[in-house]
Parts: sequence; structure tokens; C-alpha cells
Amino acid sequence: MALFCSSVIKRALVPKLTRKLGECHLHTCASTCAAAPPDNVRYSWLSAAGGGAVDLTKDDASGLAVLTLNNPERLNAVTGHMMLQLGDIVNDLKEWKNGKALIVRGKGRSFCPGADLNMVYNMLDSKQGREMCSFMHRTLTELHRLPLISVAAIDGPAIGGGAELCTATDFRVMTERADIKFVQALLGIVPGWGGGTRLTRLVGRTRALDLLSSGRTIRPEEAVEIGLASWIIPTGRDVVEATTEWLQRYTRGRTEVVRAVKNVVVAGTELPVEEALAKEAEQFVNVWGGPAHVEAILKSMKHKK
Ligand SMILES: CCC(=O)SCCNC(=O)CCNC(=O)[C@H](O)C(C)(C)COP(=O)(O)OP(=O)(O)OC[C@H]1O[C@@H](n2cnc3c(N)ncnc32)[C@H](O)[C@@H]1OP(=O)(O)O
Repeated sequence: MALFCSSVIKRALVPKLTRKLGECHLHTCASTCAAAPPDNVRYSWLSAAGGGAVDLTKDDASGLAVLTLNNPERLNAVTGHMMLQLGDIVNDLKEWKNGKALIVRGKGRSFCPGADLNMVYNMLDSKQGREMCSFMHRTLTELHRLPLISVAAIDGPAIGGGAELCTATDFRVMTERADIKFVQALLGIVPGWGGGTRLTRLVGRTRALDLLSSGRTIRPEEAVEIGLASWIIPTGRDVVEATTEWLQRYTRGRTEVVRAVKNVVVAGTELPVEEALAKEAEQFVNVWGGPAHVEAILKSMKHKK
């Protein structure tokens, strides 16, 4: 496996690792990471780990937003600065009332190879690990809950935190050159951005254990077979254009209906059943008698095969 560790990183890492080998972080990490991530904490030290950007375009007319991880020299590895930008973008999307759908992609030949290893190897103490974990947990959980139909358009490797990121969207579509690898266990860690939980819910316990324990490569065909991905983008197609077209089956309807459907599914997967039912009823009341409903009734629609 092309697990990467440049000589520069090794030089920086070895003294820290030697120091760390005698220490045990189990209790600190296990007890604190399990707690709900605190709200509104930005961890300003993350901004010191600079480089790259996260770009967002929003089109009010179509309701489509495209989020691009933009750090192509490092295959879109996520720096601390990019983590903070991602948090701001998710907050912005929460407020975007005209939104229906979101495409998450990486610039160039990669989706995302996870956290920037230059940063990771400089933050081996458990406090920073816990803070990064909390921040990314919260950000990706909120991304997952946005009232937008979201899809990760994967055109290249999605590794480590990148594999976790792609589980925070509703759907995944992949090109033939894409692959997904949960390599965390091979690096002596476990998923910390919520991807372990999301993967387990997506593919089930046995498959998740297989993928997380082995760190093996998931090719597009297997991803589709196990329900991790929904579609393989035909070779030669522009990835964003093809994904936009694919999304239209879900985004044809009026904005309020698209958003209501997503809200029902989020409630159904995340809330206790009585609360989920109440949330569903609330969404129903919101769209009942609305323009889309009236229009559909006037058309006397039939739903034959
Ligand atoms: C939350 C926990 C985490 O996410 S831990 C991070 C887990 N991720 C990894 O271990 C992935 C490490 N990267 C790799 O295995 C390979 O680079 C992969 C992605 C397979 C691509 O291989 P290949 O096509 O041969 O390209 P390459 O290795 O020459 O990389 C091109 C340049 O990108 C860089 N790069 C890659 N991944 C990262 C990363 N995670 N952090 C920082 N930089 C990364 C490489 O260093 C390389 O840069 P340079 O050209 O050597 O300057």
C-alpha cells in the first residue's frame, strides 16, 4: 500500500514518537472524545496549520452548492486552516434558505487523503487530538444534517479523514480511478471525525468492521455493491457536470419539499422514534396545501410504471 511518510515528516516525527511511546492516552481520549463536542469553539491553534482552502459556490437559481477542497499540491489534504473554513462554510449553508443540494469534491486528481500529515505529526498531544476530533465531529455531523441532498463526487483517493468526510454526505458517486480507504487502524488510530459511526450505519456492523480493521482499498464496483456508493461516473465525463445531472432525480421538486424530505430522513435516522414521528408530522404540515401540493393536485397525477 502506498502509505506515505516523507523523510521530512519522519525527521519531525521520530523524536516526538520516542517521547510518546511511554505514555498512554487511552483514558483521556476515550472519556473526553465520547462527550458531546462543545459548540462555538474554533480552536484558534488550528489556523496556524495553514495552506490550502475550501471553496464554496452557491447558485440561488438552481439551489445547488459546490464545495471544493482546494489543496491540490497535497492532494487536498485538510489543514487546520481548511478545517476552520469548512466549519464556517457549513454554518453558511445552514442559513442558506434557497439551497436544495450540495456536491462535495476535491480539486484535481484526488478527493482527499485525510488530515494534512505535516500538521498531524506536529500535534501528537492528546489535548490537540481531542480538540481537532471535536471540531471535525461537530462540523461533519452538521454537514450530514444540512437540509440539502448532499453527494460526495469522488474522483481519486478518499483516504483516512477523506474516507470519513465522504460518509458525511447523503450519497457517494465515484469515477473509475477513485477509491476509498479507512487506513486509520494502520496508522495506530481509529476514525475520529464521526466516519466510523456513519460507515457502520451505512454498510452494517460486519462490513464496517472488515473495512475499518483491514484498511483495505474499496474500489468503485465494491462500493456500489455494498451500498457505500450509488453510481460510477462514466469515464470521460466532467465530474461536477455528471454529478449535477445525476442529482436532478432528487432536486426536481420545489425547494421546500426537497428540504422537508431530507429533514424527515435526518429525524428518522437520528432521533428516538416518538421525536422522529413528531418531526415528520411537522414537516408534513409545513408542505401540506403549499404550492407544490396544490400544483400536483391540479395535475391529477398518475404514478404508473
Ligand atoms: C484523521 C486522520 C487522518 O486523516 S490521517 C491521514 C491518513 N492519510 C494517509 O495516510 C494518506 C497518505 N497519502 C498517501 O498514501 C498517498 O499520498 C496517496 C494518497 C495514496 C497518493 O499517492 P500518490 O498518487 O503516489 O501521490 P504522492 O504520495 O506522491 O502525493 C502527492 C503529494 O501529496 C502529498 N500528500 C498526500 N497525502 C497527504 C496528506 N495526508 N497530508 C499531507 N500531504 C499529503 C504528498 O506528500 C505529496 O507531496 P510532495 O509531492 O511529496 O511534496
